[in-house]
Amino acid sequence: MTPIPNPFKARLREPGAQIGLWLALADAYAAEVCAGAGFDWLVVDGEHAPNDLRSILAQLQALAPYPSHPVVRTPVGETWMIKQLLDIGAQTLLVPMVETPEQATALVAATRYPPEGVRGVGAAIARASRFDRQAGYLHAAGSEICLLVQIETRLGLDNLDAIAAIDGVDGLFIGPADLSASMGYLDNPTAPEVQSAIEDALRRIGASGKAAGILMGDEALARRYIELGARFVAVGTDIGLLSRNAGALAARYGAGPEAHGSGTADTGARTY
Ligand SMILES: O=C(O)C(=O)C[C@H](O)[C@@H](O)CO
Repeated sequence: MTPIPNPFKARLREPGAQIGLWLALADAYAAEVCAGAGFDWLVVDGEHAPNDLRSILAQLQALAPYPSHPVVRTPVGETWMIKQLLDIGAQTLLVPMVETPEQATALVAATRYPPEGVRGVGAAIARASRFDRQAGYLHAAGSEICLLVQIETRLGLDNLDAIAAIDGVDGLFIGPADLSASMGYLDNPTAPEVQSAIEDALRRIGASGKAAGILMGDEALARRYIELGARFVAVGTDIGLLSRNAGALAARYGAGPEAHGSGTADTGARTY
């Protein structure tokens, strides 16, 4: 029985890339605007955006009528956070800073009810089960949960093959910003050494049979990763779109942060 199907998880097993957008504005109204744009998936970012459980819930509710699938990024990979996010109806989780197979195994356990895992049983009062109106939820929920783990440190890269081999890990996502920092190239994710590590990681993930994902706002690089077999690729962020477009409009009229002495445009290598 499939209580509430997860189309994103199903599509990860099919050929082709799913194209996503990062939501960091932490706002349901803005999330709904982005949902209307037609991306395959949208990340509700609980790690670096000013979200809490209620703001994430509001965004899940705003996105519900749209085909764009919500992927919720946890602040860290804690069992109790995962329980709360699953109960409010997140089906696809992205967990940052996963470095060992032991950590990945514990994350899988957090997403499954006993005896397979350790997820607490509260579905009777949860949105996930449509407030107990979804027959069979407890027995079938696990198979529709999609667990994506972020590989973004040297240690994570070293353990990539072992992490990919864990049952219940559906996808491995490369974080270029953190990976470049971990490799000694802070703010330089386009450094050749970092790019070569990313390409190698994408190939290894593909060979493992799991789905590879990444965030990359540089279009040429994003297309290169898709060519290499990346299956879920976020190609920008809501903040980046708003900030760049607002800046460009202001600049066309001679305005902008420099004119007011309130900052300068960042000219660093941008990957989002
Ligand atoms: O390391 C990365 O890259 C990511 O994990 C994504 C970033 O956190 C994203 O928010 C842009 O900085």
